[in-house]
Order: sequence, then structure tokens, then C-alpha cells
Amino acid sequence: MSRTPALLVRGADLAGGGAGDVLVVDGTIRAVGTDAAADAPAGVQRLDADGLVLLPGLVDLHTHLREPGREDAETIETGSQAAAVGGFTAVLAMANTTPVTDSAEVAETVLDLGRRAGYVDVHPVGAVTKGLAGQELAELGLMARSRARVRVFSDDGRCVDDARLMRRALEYVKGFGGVVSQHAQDPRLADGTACCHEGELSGRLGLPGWPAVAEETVVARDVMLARHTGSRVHVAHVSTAGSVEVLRWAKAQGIAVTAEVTPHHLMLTEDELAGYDPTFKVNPPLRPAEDTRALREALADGTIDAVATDHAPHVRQDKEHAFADAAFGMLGLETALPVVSTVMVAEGLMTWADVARTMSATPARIAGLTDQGRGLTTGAPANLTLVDPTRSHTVDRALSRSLSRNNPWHGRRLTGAVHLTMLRGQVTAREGLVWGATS
Ligand SMILES: NC(=O)N[C@@H](CC(=O)O)C(=O)O
Repeated sequence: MSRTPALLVRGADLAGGGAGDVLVVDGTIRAVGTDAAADAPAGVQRLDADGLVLLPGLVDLHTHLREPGREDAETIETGSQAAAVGGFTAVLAMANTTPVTDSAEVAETVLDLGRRAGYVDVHPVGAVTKGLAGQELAELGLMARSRARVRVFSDDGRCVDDARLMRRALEYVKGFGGVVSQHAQDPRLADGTACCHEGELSGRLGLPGWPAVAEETVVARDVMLARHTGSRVHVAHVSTAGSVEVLRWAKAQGIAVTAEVTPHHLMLTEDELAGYDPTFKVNPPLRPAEDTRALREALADGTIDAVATDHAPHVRQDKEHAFADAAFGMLGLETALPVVSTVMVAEGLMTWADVARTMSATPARIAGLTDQGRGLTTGAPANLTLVDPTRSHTVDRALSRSLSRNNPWHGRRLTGAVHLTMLRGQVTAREGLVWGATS
């Protein structure tokens, strides 16, 4: 991929703030606004973006890239390509790989593979406990001080359910401005066979479920631990109205808690399970419509801070089973922006400025990234996502850059499409295709 020396993006709606131009020179935003063209050097390339929305590059707090260990489901290269196609310029790669990212060595390997792929910045998330086993803390300090500069720690896929370990982890990461991202799910209330939301529908379908309170009790405990330690806790993939209530209360108290919601929990409900299609099996599970509504409101009013994909690729052999036996997880990187556009922007619940906040600035801040999420400002790295807000398209899972096909959006019509993604002035994806790919 070669960097465009100078590019003038003309006439885009600048993150919901009205039409203007953005001048990119040598990978940096050089000028913004109606007179940006005046600074353009001779030979500048022009990109007419009339009718398009220009966003700061999207940042995903929650991606499973599967490498090392499950390169049959996804690699850092293919996941990075999917991210670029989806408008992302940075992703946080979850630690539940094989081996687990619980040491500086694995974290640096993930960082280096991300750099080699070059489509997005890949930041490894460190495990909270060794081997995700929930018994003893991983090498948090060594990961933080490594070249990977790990700031987000999570046992995602598993809950740090031991309150003493959670307390120690929060105390530890406070020293270097880190954050613990919790997969809130009490394992005693969500036992091994549970595979969906526990409620009237699970009873009818004959599937063992786990209740909303399994999430809510852990969220409640963790905000109190955050208050006690004065440290930062982040709640991964919030999925229930009760969790939203706890978060609202905690924020009103000034407790340092942040939270993310996935596109699938904003749009899909447990009703998808009626056909027993394991594509819709995910953790946390799809919930009833009243939860979905509460999550939309909470994202719109700031109680939930960010959108995160929980992109969870799985090979066919792990997904094509009876519902109860299939793996949890669904793809999300390529469809996140279109889903948020469809369910939040087109419905009038959020503006494009809100999208820039919840999908770029805030996730970058939560993750402690300095090179991302800085918005459309002069001097910031040119991490940019150009969106066509009105273009409708039907999702086709065969067109995905991901190695996996567990795509819950297949066949669905979404409004809003990523037109182009740029990382530090380099076009990484255009119209669903990775740009200048070497493979
Ligand atoms: N979110 C998911 O449904 N799956 C995740 C981990 C998890 O089980 O949370 C995965 O790694 O596949």
C-alpha cells in the first residue's frame, strides 16, 4: 500500500458538523474547513465527497482475531482486512487465543503481526488471569511495560468472578492508567449447558437459558469495586436493561465505569432463535425487545459509552451443530457501522457526531490510545472513514474478508455503507475491497 502524498477530501459532512474539506498531507490532517483547499500543495489529489459523511477512523474495543491458535477461523491479517472494510483504523484484540495473551511475549507477537498486516492498528488486550483460568493474576505489569503497551485487560469469554482477584486487578492497573474490561456473567447463574436468554421463549424452545441477573449482579459488584479501588472498570457487551440501570446509577455517583454495547444487541432480539439457527448463538445472548430498546436509549443518552463489535469468527465445524452444542459468537467488523447507521442514525436516535463519539473518540480514550480517536482536527493522524449515509445494501456473507461465515446479517438490508477507510493517510479499504492488498 502506498501513501497518497496529498489528498483533499471535498464537501463531506464533517462528522455531522456540516460540509467542509479536509486536507491530508504526509499522513496527517493539515487543514479542516471551508478554506482547507487554500493550503493544498500543487498536484494534490481531490476526492469529491459531496453527500458523504467523513468520520474519524473507527476504533473497536472488542475484536477476536483468533491468532495465535485458530488461524483456520481468522488471522490477524484477515481480521484486520475485515476491520478496514468496516471503517476501522484500530482494534483491540481479545486475549482468548491459544496461547492466551497473558504475557508480554504473546502481546508483542500480536502487535507485530498487526503491524505486518498494516490495515489497522492492532492493540492486544491482556488477560486478567493466567490462562484465563481465574486463579492468579497474569503478568499485567510486564504486558503494560512491553512494546505492546497493553492498557486494556480482559478475560473475555470468561468472567473474572473472584471478587478478590477483580479487586487486585483493578488496584494493579490503576498504577499505569489501565482498565479492566469485564465479561459480566456469574458462572453460578449461567452454568455450562445454558445457551440463550432465560425467559418465556427459552422455555418454549426447550433450550436451557441464563437469566439477565447473571450479568447484572456482576456489573453491580464491579462498579462497587471500582468505587472502592478508585480504578477504572469497563463493562464489555452490556445486554440487559437492568445493567443499564446499574450503570446509570454508578455514573451519577461519579464512579469510573464505562460500558460498550454490540451492534447485534442493538438490533437483534431473542426472537431470532425461533429457527434454532446457531448463527444467532452469542454470549451474552440476544435478549427480549425491551432490553434492546433500553440499550438503544442508553447509547443515545451516554449511559453506554461506546459501540464495540465482539467480532467472534468461528469455522463451520464449530458452528454447525444443534443450537445447544454450537460455539458462541458472530461476525461484526464489516457490518458494525451500517447496523449503527440503520438502527440509531436513520431512526433519529443519534447523529453522526454521536457515531464519531461512540465509535472513535470514546473507545480510543477508554483504551488509552493516543494516535487514534483524535477527530477531524489539524495535526491529528489522518485516520478517516468516509461513509455513504443513504446507500442501502443487502449483506452477503460470501463477500466478507473474514475467514469465517457466521454472519447474522446475511440477507439483511442495511442503510449506510463505508465508502473508504484511511490509516495515517493510506487508503486501506474502498467500497468493500481492501485497497492495494498484497494478498
Ligand atoms: N462473544 C461470543 O459469543 N464469543 C466469544 C467469547 C465469548 O464467549 O464471550 C468468542 O471468543 O467466540
